[in-house]
Amino acid sequence: MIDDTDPFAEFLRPPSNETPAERATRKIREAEEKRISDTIDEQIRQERQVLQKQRALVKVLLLGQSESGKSTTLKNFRLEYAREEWEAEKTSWRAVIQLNLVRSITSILDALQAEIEGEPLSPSLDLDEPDVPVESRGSIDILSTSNEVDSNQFTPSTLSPEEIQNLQLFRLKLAPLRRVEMDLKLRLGAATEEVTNMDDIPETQSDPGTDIHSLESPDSRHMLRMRKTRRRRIQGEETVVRGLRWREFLMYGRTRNITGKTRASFELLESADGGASEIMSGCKEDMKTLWMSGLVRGILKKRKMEMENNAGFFLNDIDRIASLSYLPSDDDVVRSRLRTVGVQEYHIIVDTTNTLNLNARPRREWVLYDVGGSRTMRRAWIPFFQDINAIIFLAPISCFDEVLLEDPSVNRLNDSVALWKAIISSKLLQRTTMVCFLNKCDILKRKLRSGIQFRNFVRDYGNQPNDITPIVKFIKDRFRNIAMKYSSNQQRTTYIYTTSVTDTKATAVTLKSVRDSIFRENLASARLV
Ligand SMILES: Nc1nc2c(ncn2[C@@H]2O[C@H](COP(=O)(O)OP(=O)(O)OP(=O)(O)O)[C@@H](O)[C@H]2O)c(=O)[nH]1
Ligand SMILES: [Mg+2]
Repeated sequence: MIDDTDPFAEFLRPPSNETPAERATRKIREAEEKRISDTIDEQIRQERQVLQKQRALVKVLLLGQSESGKSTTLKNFRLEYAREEWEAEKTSWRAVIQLNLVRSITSILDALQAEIEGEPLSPSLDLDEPDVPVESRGSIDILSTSNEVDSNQFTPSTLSPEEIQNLQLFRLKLAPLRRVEMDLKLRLGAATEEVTNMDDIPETQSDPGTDIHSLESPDSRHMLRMRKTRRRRIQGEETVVRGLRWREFLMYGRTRNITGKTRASFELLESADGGASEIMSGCKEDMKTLWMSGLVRGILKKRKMEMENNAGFFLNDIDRIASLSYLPSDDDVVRSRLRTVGVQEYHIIVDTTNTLNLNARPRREWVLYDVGGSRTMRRAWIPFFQDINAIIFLAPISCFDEVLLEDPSVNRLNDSVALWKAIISSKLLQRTTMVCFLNKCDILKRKLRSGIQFRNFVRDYGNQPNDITPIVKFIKDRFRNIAMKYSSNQQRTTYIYTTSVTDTKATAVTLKSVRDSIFRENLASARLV
């Protein structure tokens, strides 16, 4: 029906002398036009829905140097908010935990061999160490980066022939674990190898390190794309295969549904692990004897190998982990170590019922991005800066006496401070909610208790007491001052927490507070409150 009052009606009116054939053609044309118009309407509706959904998504990026605890924080989120998926994947972590344990054993065996052969000790960074020549002690206060030390400290072996024989016996009895280590590494792929300075040689002089600003200019972004393409061409296949292997491995747990302690489950596990469990079970008593040996402990102490502070420490759980029927607990999975390669994306539904004074949308979808933290991997962070709602930055504050694996000339605490400064002052992130976890407080406590002097590594600390409270306050003030000084958006709130993210109970409380802060800020910026 054409409306005569409509000024456009005249144009739409069919000609008065329209033949039946013309009428039929017109009807077909009009039907086609309507179909196209409806399709466009539907597309617009769908795009609007996607946009609305994206707006409803809360995107959180986990950042920090390698081994800072990003993946461990992510595990805490999943444990709390994605329980079903967590349970389905739990068994698949068995091989990772077995590998963590076996690597601790083989690194002890390597230390024993080094001791027998009188190899040099690892370089010390302690300014009070009598065996570090004064002229080689670099400045390692919290805002400088140089900390070169002399590594040529030879230590002639003082072991008796009988002690050497005992140590050799350990090496012989535990030799089969070398094969287990190799097999598990092959099965799990690249993530099982820590990055060293050999893997992390900059491709050009403009390697980013902590200099995130240099990556934000259009020129360097272009360079970055070129370099990425070139690298993909060289390494592409290998990287994809390595990535897939770990994912497939996780899928194994899901698809076969190995959750119960049934005989069938164990048979499946055994056939899947290529005999690793059997060999480990056969070596169980010798592993325990090695770890309990006073002679071995003495050598580890002399060589400054604090096994308890290492990633993936399971030496106190040999009985459980080296048994044929071993199934990982929540705690084991959280404490296990597997380096993140590339970027991993996880979706969780965060329940905010009763947490905020809101009636609408009690459950929101969060996307968490977990990235690799070693130096060359930091390039992959930048594309995520554009539309991220919050960053959780992990700074392991126990690392004041350690150097980066990928660059031994850089103190780890200095690296974290420099990274925090770069992130805080990034123009792309001025509207992003910043959360900082000063992490690994439990290890910091242990180190201070063992007598390690904070002031010997962080000169600015002066003569204040070597106690956890003033040291944490000192570091917290540094991070807070940087946030205040380098945020060009003075409205932005920065949340700083002290954490030990392997403590899942305490972390659950922290995550609730983080959730509320991010949620509230996100709503405020979307003008919903
Ligand atoms: N004792 C203790 N260990 C921690 C803490 N946080 C993390 N870890 C351990 O440190 C190791 C490294 O943690 P990850 O979460 O894998 O580190 P990451 O930042 O993801 O490292 P990349 O993936 O290499 O970037 C793991 O074995 C964790 O269990 C902590 O607060 N206390
Ligand atoms: Mg990780």
